[in-house]
Amino acid sequence: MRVVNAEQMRQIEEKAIHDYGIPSLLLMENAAWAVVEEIRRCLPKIGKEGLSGRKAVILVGKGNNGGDGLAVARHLVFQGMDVTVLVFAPLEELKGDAALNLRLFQGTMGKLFVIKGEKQRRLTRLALAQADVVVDALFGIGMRGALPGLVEEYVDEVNRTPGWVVAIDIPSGVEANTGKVYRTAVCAQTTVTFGLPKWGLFLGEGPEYCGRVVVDPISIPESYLMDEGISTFVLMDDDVRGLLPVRHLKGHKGTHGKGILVAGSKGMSGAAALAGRGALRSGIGLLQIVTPEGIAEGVDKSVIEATVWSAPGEDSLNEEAWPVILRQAEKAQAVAVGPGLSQNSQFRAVLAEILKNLSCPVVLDADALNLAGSEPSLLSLRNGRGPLILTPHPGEMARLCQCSVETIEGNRLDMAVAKAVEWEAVVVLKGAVTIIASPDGRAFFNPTGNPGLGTGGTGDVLTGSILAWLAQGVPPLEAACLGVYLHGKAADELAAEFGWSGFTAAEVADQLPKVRRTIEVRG
Ligand SMILES: NC(=O)C1=CN([C@@H]2O[C@H](COP(=O)(O)OP(=O)(O)OC[C@H]3O[C@@H](n4cnc5c(N)ncnc54)[C@H](O)[C@@H]3O)[C@@H](O)[C@H]2O)[C@@H](O)CC1
Ligand SMILES: [K+]
Repeated sequence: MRVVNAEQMRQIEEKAIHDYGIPSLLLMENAAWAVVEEIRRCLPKIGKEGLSGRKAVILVGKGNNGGDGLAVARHLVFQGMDVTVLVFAPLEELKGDAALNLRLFQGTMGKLFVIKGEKQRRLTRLALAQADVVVDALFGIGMRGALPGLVEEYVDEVNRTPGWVVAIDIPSGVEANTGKVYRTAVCAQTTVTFGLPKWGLFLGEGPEYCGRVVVDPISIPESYLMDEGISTFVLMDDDVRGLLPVRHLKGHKGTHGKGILVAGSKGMSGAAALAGRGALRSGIGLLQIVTPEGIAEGVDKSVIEATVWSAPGEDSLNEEAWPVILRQAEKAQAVAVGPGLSQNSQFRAVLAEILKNLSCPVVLDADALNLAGSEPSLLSLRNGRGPLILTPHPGEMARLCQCSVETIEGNRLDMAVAKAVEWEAVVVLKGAVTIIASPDGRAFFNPTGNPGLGTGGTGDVLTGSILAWLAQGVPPLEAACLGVYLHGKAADELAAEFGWSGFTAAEVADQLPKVRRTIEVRG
């Protein structure tokens, strides 16, 4: 599914209204109805069936987001709810569809307060404390900067209420284009967003505030939502299913792809083992691990399904490892370099040879990225030689870009896309929402995964998994998307059982076939 910034959403909305002729009021009504449906679905989660007799507080701003909220409020009154609307602007400032929805609400039995200061705040505090549902219709995609002071104080109270918080379009206080939160924002359990999801739901602090995201097309024509000019996407089961390689009845290990993993050093043989496990659990036909002679026996024993080639270097690979890698890589469909290699500068020459000479897709991770980070011009050796996939976390990306981690984190989407184009590489910028950027300028947000992945070895598993998809013939961008999505989904499967901590990288690898199967079967 495509993901848009505020300007792109406005253009689509304009087209729907002016080119297609859908009245804006109809869009607002559909938006409101989508929110009401979501509230109906949410209530059982707090042990309440049905809307009748329940209490709702709707926080309303002066823009169209507030108009949506007023239409929701009207519907909730009609459904028998006890509704209190709090408007954070003089009523005369509401215009157009929002003003019409204000009038319609004023014709119902619902209560309405205009919040001007402390007096109204005291009067309405009880309603907020007793609300089963709080609807945030303060600001939508029109908000820039920090919330006004009075709203801020209220938002802090909303974030303490026991009620279920539903944000309309985007939680108020989260900037639609950046996900930036200046001081505070509404922390929603659910966000119902209209047309297409907004960048801010995946960037900055947005993911921490939006809860579950529900997307409703509100009757905007499908063809407008599929606009070819939009180059940002969020991965979903349906997209990923189509990327899975088909297995033929007569397939064998030779047809399921051969991949070379260059990994491991003394004290970090586990990285080679975990990347190997990630590759095997992703269905690779033949895995060959090239690792230093000092640890080769140990790696051999821990990944019994792989062939292990011991290459020169006692504790870590040195420049003489290149002929061993070249010999194996000539018959392989993909090569991954980096997990646990250590930052031995002697390996720099090998990395340069790999980048210059191998025409199959090459994945660089961990210590290979650190080496490249100390000499970013290394990456240009790859230009035109063959596909390149980089899997940096923000620290590695900062070293590669010679800037601070804060610069990377504050500009994740822009940096990932710019560097993918510059390096002619698929860039997998890891994080709570990993971004996969393509050299053609497209970018994909990954919605799967959870903080449980923040444990040693999970990155190695991901590298192994991407290697396996490449070896099975999946093109570079798609292999990266498939690897990242399934890796996160495997962690989500484990989180359903264990919560957000305590599962291991090896367990993530072991869940991979199951999540792949779930996606296949649902198709
Ligand atoms: N995308 C669509 O197709 C549709 C969008 N609709 C709704 O319309 C919303 C956008 O409406 P608007 O453009 O009116 O924008 P908002 O409702 O987000 O409000 C913008 C208003 O807030 C002010 N403002 C911005 N930042 C501020 C700040 N930091 N402090 C104080 N005031 C600030 C602006 O000057 C403007 O008056 C969407 O988010 C959505 O909820 C729906 O009505 C249905 C259709
Ligand atoms: K909102």
